[in-house]
Amino acid sequence: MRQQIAAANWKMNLTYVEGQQLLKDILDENVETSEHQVVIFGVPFPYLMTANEKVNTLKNFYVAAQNCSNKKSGAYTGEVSVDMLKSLNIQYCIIGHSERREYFNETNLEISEKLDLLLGAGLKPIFCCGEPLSIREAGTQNEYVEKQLKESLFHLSAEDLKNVVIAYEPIWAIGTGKTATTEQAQEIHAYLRSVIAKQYSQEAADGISILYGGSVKANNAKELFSCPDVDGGLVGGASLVAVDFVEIIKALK
Ligand SMILES: O=C[C@H](O)COP(=O)(O)O
Repeated sequence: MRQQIAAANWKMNLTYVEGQQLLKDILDENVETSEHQVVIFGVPFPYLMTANEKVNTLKNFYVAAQNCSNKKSGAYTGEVSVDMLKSLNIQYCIIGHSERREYFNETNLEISEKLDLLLGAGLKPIFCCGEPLSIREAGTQNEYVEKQLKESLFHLSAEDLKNVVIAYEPIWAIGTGKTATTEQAQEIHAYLRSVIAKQYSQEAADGISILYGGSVKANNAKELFSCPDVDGGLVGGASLVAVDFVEIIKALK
């Protein structure tokens, strides 16, 4: 079975003390994970090291950065490089989140550069894609996300692709309380998998984890994750509440 993943994205929330407390509250629950289940905490840069110290002794628990630079190193004030993340022993990094695409004008090309740097350094990218409401209303969401995949992902070798996690996040469902229906989620996840099968192979498509993101909550996670092509979630708001995120972890297949 491919990996089933509950990934928290704290975004720009919580002070250091609050973040520590949240992590402690979640870890204190001692949630059991099976071999194919993974839990990831996407925390702000300043919290990476201590969060990693807390989880790196636990089986199947990891920490992710929420972004990285598309430059290797140098005079890029305020940026954080992949090598810096690697030096902290961080294993995952979220890239191409719609908030970064929208507010920081990240392009598919820049995202592909980040992808290459991450994979080159042995980190696993959580690659986000997803359409805005206007595209969903026009019914062209499949073509829209396929283009995002083509322009950022499809230069990778099949071997490198094995280390990528995809997160499909319809922008209209992020932070809005409006979740894609299970039918909508399953349909587009299956489509993404078919596009990967066509570009690579059925084996590659069957092996890649595709997470759903967009108002995943404790009360809808089980239903969403039960879709055959939904391999867990990338969770924003509900990952900031310990009891809710614990329920979401328990909802993994
Ligand atoms: O990265 C997480 C997504 O943007 C979803 O956020 P949300 O669960 O608050 O809708």
